[in-house]
Amino acid sequence: MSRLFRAVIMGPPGSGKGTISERIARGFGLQHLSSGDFLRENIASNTEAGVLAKTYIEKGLLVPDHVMTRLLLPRLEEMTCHSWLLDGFPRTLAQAEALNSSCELDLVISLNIPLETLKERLSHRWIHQASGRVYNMCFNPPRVQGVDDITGEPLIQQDDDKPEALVARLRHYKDVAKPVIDVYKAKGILHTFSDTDTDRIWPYISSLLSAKIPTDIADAQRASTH
Ligand SMILES: Nc1ncnc2c1ncn2[C@@H]1O[C@H](COP(=O)(O)OP(=O)(O)OP(=O)(O)O)[C@@H](O)[C@H]1O
Ligand SMILES: Nc1nc2c(ncn2[C@H]2C[C@H](O)[C@@H](COP(=O)(O)OP(=O)(O)O)O2)c(=O)[nH]1
Repeated sequence: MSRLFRAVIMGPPGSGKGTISERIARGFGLQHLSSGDFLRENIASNTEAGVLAKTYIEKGLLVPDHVMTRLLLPRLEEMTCHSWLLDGFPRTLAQAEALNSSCELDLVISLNIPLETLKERLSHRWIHQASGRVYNMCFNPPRVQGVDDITGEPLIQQDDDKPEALVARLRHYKDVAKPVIDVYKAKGILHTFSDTDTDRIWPYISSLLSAKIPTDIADAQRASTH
């Protein structure tokens, strides 16, 4: 069995994690696991962890580390035969330490995007809540405004995507993400990208992954996901 590839993508709300994760999953066959989507699935299926997580998310708080790791690490154990890309986890040092004790990461991508760009992007972000599909009226609009391309169900804008909520979320993100970034910088696996345009960042990320992911793994993953 060829060695598997383990990566994490980090960045503040609106930085393009979801957008870039989709492109990485499509182009390199890595399984994309978004902590936010995984929580929404647990909330939708009313699991014990989902019910508990909902009480925090509804207040705009992070889900406590022990709940998050207890939920996510078993999910990663189910993916031992896949190369994967984690999006939205780890967010805190405790989560990073829990992850590092259960597996060795190959690469961490950190997106460093200006506040004004984040504000602009999130003011145009529309989401199909049930699937987590993300649209942007300026970047990737739905075929019909306000309606999900696949289900035809209405799209919503998240309250905490509003500019007044973003500054607080950004400050909180920076506070909790900094020690995590420092850990991965010290491990020599952190790659930071700064730009206002995802399409300008993408070629650099794509060539980094092409260099880092051995071709036998990429080919095997693409074959297994088609
Ligand atoms: N690793 C995590 N640790 C704790 N809470 C989390 C984690 N990942 C997600 N959550 C909770 O789930 C919510 C939704 O997560 P999701 O990633 O979808 O959106 P977000 O982080 O709020 O914003 P964005 O996706 O724009 O970065 C978060 O606001 C947070 O409350
Ligand atoms: N205008 C513009 N919008 C972009 C760009 N990259 C991503 N977006 C959109 C897609 C989303 O609606 C929003 C945030 O992107 P996202 O992928 O949801 O970010 P994240 O919250 O997962 O980190 O901005 C980009 O380069 N330009």
